Amino acid sequence: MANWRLSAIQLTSTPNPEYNLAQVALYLQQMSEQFNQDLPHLVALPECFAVFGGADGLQLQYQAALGQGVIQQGCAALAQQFGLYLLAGSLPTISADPQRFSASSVLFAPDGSIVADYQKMHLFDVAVHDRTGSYRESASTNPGQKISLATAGQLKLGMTICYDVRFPGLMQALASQGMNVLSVPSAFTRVTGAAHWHILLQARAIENQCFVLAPNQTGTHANGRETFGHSLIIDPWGRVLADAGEQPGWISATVDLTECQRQQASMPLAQHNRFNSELKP
Ligand SMILES: O=C(O)CNC(=O)[C@H](CS)NC(=O)CCC(=O)C(=O)O
Repeated sequence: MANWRLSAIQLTSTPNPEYNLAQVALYLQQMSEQFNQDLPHLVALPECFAVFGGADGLQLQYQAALGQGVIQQGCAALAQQFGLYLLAGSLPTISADPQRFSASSVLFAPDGSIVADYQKMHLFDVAVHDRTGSYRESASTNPGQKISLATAGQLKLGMTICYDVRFPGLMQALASQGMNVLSVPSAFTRVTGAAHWHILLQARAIENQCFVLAPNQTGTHANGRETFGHSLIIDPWGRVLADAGEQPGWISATVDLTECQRQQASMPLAQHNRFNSELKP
């Protein structure tokens, strides 16, 4: 089946996983009432959807091995209950460093099993002109070391997280393995989002000739942090199929994944590219 429904849930996540998971369940219920289940459905959640805006160290308290813990068990149960693929944008998993967790994006299948996982590679150690001012993600997060392309039927999902979107070499590596949907679950700041969010995501869709599914956090969180919203679904021509605006909620689009091959056939960027890692003759 080349037709899929892609959806993104936009949240103002709190430090309380039970509350956040209940919001996700509410939106999944709304979707299930709106759509008949004739298409395979991928629903993506933002970065840090289950625990966000709390005290330093809170995420570390919720870290669990892959497939374990209340957050992942909650996601598996929701995927099963609603019969869909659920991309848990990021959640804390145990890393080799006991002081730091991995920011893992985990894809759950409709039977609740895990299809694939990815650990965020590029960490947001950045000064931003906002209330928070200085972000040091590497203090709490141990960076991942490998790329991850998830396969489910015709779907080939390139898994990335938030700040990764600024490093197009990662997406090019995923595209060379056949990616047709790029996921960028995010907690993009309000300031950097207003300046760069749409442009970066549309560029990644256009240059890799794939769909982009980018759920974002939105609003003001418990610690005063402000996120940008505007979760997006973009097609391989760079057209915005859906934009969630600023309120919490969800967006959906029905897509034909073979659209990627059509774009690639008419404009063969991958063959024309002379800069993979070094200049080709
Ligand atoms: O630290 C946490 O609690 C969860 N992680 C995040 O919110 C991450 C790192 S601070 N946010 C980003 O990567 C924003 C990137 C961004 O906004 C940009 O690239 O402009």
